[in-house]
Amino acid sequence: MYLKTLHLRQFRNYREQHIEFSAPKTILLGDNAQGKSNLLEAVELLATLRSHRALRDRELVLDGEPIGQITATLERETGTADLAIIFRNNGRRTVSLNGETLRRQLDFLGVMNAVQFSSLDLDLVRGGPGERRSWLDTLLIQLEPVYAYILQQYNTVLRQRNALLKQRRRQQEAGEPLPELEQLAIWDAQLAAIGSRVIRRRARVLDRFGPLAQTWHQAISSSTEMLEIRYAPNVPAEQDEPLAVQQAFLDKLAQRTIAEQHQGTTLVGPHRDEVEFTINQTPARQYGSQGQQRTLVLALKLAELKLIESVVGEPPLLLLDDVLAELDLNRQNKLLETIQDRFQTLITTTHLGSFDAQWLKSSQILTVRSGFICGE
Ligand SMILES: Nc1ncnc2c1ncn2[C@@H]1O[C@H](COP(=O)(O)OP(=O)(O)OP(=O)(O)O)[C@@H](O)[C@H]1O
Repeated sequence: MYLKTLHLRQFRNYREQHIEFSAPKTILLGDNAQGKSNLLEAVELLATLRSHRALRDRELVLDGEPIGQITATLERETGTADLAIIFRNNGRRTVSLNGETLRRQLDFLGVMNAVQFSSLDLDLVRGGPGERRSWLDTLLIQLEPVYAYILQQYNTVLRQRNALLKQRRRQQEAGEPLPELEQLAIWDAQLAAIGSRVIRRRARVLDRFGPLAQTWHQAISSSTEMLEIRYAPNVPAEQDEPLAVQQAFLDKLAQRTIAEQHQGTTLVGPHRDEVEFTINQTPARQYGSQGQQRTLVLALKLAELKLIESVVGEPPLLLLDDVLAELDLNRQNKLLETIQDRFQTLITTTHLGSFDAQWLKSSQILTVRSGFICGE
């Protein structure tokens, strides 16, 4: 797939900017805090409706304005698609496809695919389990857009169940009589039903993803380092069978009833899952240097590209936010060999020094300065 044009209106620090992409590789050149990452974020939003940087839509809208907008034209093998997202300070979004407003955001997902790689991705190795869950969820949404809906449902039920547990704890502390457990049992059933869909999908995608990442990791590290990715669900999912996973979920909820009532929060479910990366059987977090951790993250990103390509049937875009210069030559070459001209790539950098001359020749170079972009 190929992103032909991108138009940003009152998005982040862009008031009004139109960009035409004229080569498979685009280098966005500029000093810090000029708007390079903001542009990649716009593309990430078009692909996933999620931003790995913004907590609220208010942050995405140009300061002082009520709404912001991203529009884009994407070429796919199946035809051209016009995409648009409107963000509002109050958090309400409108998405449209080919000029038609979509009732379900779900129908927007899956039109465009992108893999994002920034220095923040090192947190995949070094950070907490939440980082890895969020990474896995973003990947799943692109492979299977309905997952976005499942996840949203799960989070809604989780919030409601937590509110009920909190209320019970308050009543208990105040010495008030506690309502019957029936209401909680209804939430338990829903949590287990939806939660098991989350768990099974996460398990399945990691089954496919693991071997791909392992192969890439071996190729990049050119050594005997063996990467293993293990899904460690909070509710054990030994078999990919809906009822079995649901039952395991309910059993664990029953075991943790007292602890949950005591803490006033849900302790069981995929919101507590972990994805473990180990290299030669040692947790990657404890394994060696930043360089080795970068190799791991690069292997993950290459595996994401390949998995999305094989599932979707077209190469996704690759967004490289300030990472190329951080990779040594060997790793850079591995990445560039893979990308070639097949994966449209947007790269941000503060200087062109670290780029291969051949690369520069075949790339479109855009300069970013305070929310304005000009070609060179
Ligand atoms: N909602 C907003 N309204 C106006 N300006 C914004 C908004 N959000 C972010 N900015 C501005 O955007 C700039 C940051 O841009 P960006 O994160 O894209 O930097 P960058 O060019 O990628 O540089 P770096 O290399 O530091 O990441 C900052 O000047 C910030 O003040």
